[in-house]
Amino acid sequence: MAVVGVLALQGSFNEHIAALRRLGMKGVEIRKPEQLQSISSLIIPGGESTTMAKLAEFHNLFPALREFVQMGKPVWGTCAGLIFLANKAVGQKEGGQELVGGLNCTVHRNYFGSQIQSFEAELLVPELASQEGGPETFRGVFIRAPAVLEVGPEVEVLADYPIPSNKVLYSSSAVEIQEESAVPEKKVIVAIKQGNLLGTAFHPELTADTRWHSYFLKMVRDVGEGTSNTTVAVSEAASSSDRQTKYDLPIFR
Ligand SMILES: NC(=O)CC[C@H](N)C(=O)O
Repeated sequence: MAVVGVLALQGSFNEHIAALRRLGMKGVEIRKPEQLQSISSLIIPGGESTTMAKLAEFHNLFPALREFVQMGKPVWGTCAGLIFLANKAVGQKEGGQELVGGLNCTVHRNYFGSQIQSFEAELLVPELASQEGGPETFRGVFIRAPAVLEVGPEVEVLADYPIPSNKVLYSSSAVEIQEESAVPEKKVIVAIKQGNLLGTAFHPELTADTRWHSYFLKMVRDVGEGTSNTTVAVSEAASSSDRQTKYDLPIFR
């Protein structure tokens, strides 16, 4: 059975493994560089990117992660994982943090503010819905979330989020954003794809909707390496039946 690696240093790796299980796929916890050799795709979960980067550095994972990305293997970063995959991050803690890079974009690490400014929102996801079926919207769970400020021409924008002009985003740390938030209905990018790389600023593993996971599994199948097509096909069948039976609770505002 094909397996998907999930970086398991910190953060919501268990939730990703559970989401993969709902699709009939096995997620394996990755903590050491040599373990990357036995997998053909990787999810980098959300959590706290500075802490995760320190742990990755301690385990000497950065060179192996960069090689993994450069080899064209599918990698999906959610939230802190998106920050890991960005070529550039702003709003970092003093001294910055090491990044894996690969996604030609700039992310703001805490674009939406602090932990208490976490929120949920229905996002328009036309590309996801056209590939995976289901509703045109996806419930985005944003936990002290980053956002993508700029993308290169090769980056496909899969979802953005309109920021109402009256919404005060947050305090001190990001002066450039406060200036921009004066513009009515500014949109910020919250999901992107660039070749083998996928990045979401929110947490799909915390919802019952498995479409982002099955979208990623299709990317894995398209690359083909070490992945059995049959396994993924079976998983897709599992995912559509799942979709009919599992519902998220309504969004609390
Ligand atoms: N939920 C998350 O992964 C939050 C990421 C957080 N903003 C960071 O800097 O790591």
